[in-house]
Amino acid sequence: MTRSLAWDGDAVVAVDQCALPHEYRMMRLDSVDAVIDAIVRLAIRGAPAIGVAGALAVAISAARHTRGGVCDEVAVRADARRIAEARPTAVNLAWAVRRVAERIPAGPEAVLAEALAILAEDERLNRAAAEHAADLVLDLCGRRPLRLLTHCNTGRLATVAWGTALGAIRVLAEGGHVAEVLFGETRPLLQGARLTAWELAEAGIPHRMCVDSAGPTALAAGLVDCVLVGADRVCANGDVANKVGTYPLALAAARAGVPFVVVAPESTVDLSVPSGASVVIEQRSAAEVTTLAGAPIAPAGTDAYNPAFDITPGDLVTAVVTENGVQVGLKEAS
Ligand SMILES: CSC[C@@H](O)[C@@H](O)C(=O)COP(=O)(O)O
Repeated sequence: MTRSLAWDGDAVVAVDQCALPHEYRMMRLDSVDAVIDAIVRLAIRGAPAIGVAGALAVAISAARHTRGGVCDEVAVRADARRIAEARPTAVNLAWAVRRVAERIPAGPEAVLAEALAILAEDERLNRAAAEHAADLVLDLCGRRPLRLLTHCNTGRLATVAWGTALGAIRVLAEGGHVAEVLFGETRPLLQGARLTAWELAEAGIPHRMCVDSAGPTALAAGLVDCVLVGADRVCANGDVANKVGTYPLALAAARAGVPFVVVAPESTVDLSVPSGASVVIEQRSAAEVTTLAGAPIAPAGTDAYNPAFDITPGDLVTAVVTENGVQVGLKEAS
């Protein structure tokens, strides 16, 4: 399928997610600073996508800092640190940067080869996770057209291609098992309204949007058979960090007896973090909340609480599904 993120020889080429849904355009990012800026602005966003972009940015740095066959390792490691710190919550970014940084002593070609390996793996692993998740959903809910609820954007835009939770929805739709996908607009930056709506329309999957606070209401009203979401970090005890608004959906799903399934690659599972209490939650600017599409919606000077993510306790999660299948007892695996 169409790739949202690629390497063109000396630059990252990626869909500009800030421009959607009005314009589908590619960005060409040929410097470390340009990639960091794209990640911070959420022009590249979604845990797997920022991991791949971060790895390629280290490769750009290694190529730039090699003269006469000698790589300035100190300079590349300093760039790698800046890249890894661009966003704190999704472990995929730090994981991918660490993985390619291990190749720095072997030179820029080795760094690039590792980054390209991560790029190539992304579609395959997410597709495998999506297929396992689709099987699980059919086991839990029955082989019938299902009403699914998702949050944020976990599709091809958030990955290299295919997607995680939205990838599972694609698999289910291909099998004729989707009656409707309901999704929250995903305030403050509207990843649901701008990106998930665009992807579901592109894929021809029936969908309806709701305001974020209507998601729990839809669950209570019996309008949803299964919730499918992605993750930015899965902790050793099964707690899940994901886009803010995920936790209320999990609470409402538990109350309604609806399965709550998390789909993510293994690179999102961080067994070094015991529980959600230790996850750094990115706090973003008040302006994102006090404006809507750039227009002020609150009196000038209004301050805001704007966490980008929340923590869903593991006991509210029916299953975490990765490319290795349904994961249970994550803490035993450490
Ligand atoms: C496959 S994407 C999984 C998560 O990264 C996704 O659910 C999410 O929370 C993205 O947040 P974002 O702030 O848009 O990068």
